[in-house]
Amino acid sequence: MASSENQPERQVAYIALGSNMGDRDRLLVQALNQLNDRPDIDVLRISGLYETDPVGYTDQPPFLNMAAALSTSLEPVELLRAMLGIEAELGRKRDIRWGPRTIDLDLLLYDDVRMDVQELTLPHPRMLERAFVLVPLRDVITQDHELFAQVDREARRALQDGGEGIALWNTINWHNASAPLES
Ligand SMILES: Nc1ncnc2c1ncn2[C@@H]1O[C@H](COP(=O)(O)OP(=O)(O)OP(=O)(O)O)[C@@H](O)[C@H]1O
Ligand SMILES: Nc1nc2c(c(=O)[nH]1)N=C(CO)CN2
Repeated sequence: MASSENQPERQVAYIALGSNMGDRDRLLVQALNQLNDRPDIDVLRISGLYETDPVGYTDQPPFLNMAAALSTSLEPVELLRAMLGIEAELGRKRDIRWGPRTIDLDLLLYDDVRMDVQELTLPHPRMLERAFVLVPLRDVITQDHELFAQVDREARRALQDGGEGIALWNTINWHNASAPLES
């Protein structure tokens, strides 16, 4: 869709970043700079940096994790491909599932788009199970009430589907000393 000035409309997207190989904080900054250097992506806000124990495949070094809010004129799959291109440039190799990586970029949310194609599922299907995603994400969405409500709705939906999303989400909000959401 084009705006009145014929510029492509921009949407807000939220991404998670992780690194547990090499110069981790430098790699995260490089990934953010490479995103922001593109004319079709602006980095709007970034979370703090969190050092986290590995989840899933545990025999690997600790991660640095963070999250960022972007504005972009790219469609969701185009944005994912831009992210995968930056992973490749920064030396990401894919061997062990959930194994060590120089840089991992996951697309968590793209506006309120829900989609499930082979290349891309939105919202990210495992985001609500992962404190290493939700805690940094909370940093960048706390001021955004609409988005906060969107993640809350996703957590409730996950609970209905038998997941434990809302328990983790409530715990995180509790630990951050704000009122937990009603279940
Ligand atoms: N929301 C999404 N964000 C990022 N990749 C996605 C998403 N949905 C589907 N994918 C697909 O998943 C593929 C594998 O991604 P990746 O190697 O980063 O997985 P992983 O980080 O090892 O595990 P996880 O998907 O559990 O985070 C990507 O090539 C991409 O096509
Ligand atoms: N702590 C932590 N653990 C992980 C991470 C990550 O970014 N942080 N990424 C994984 C693959 O998506 C698997 N395990």
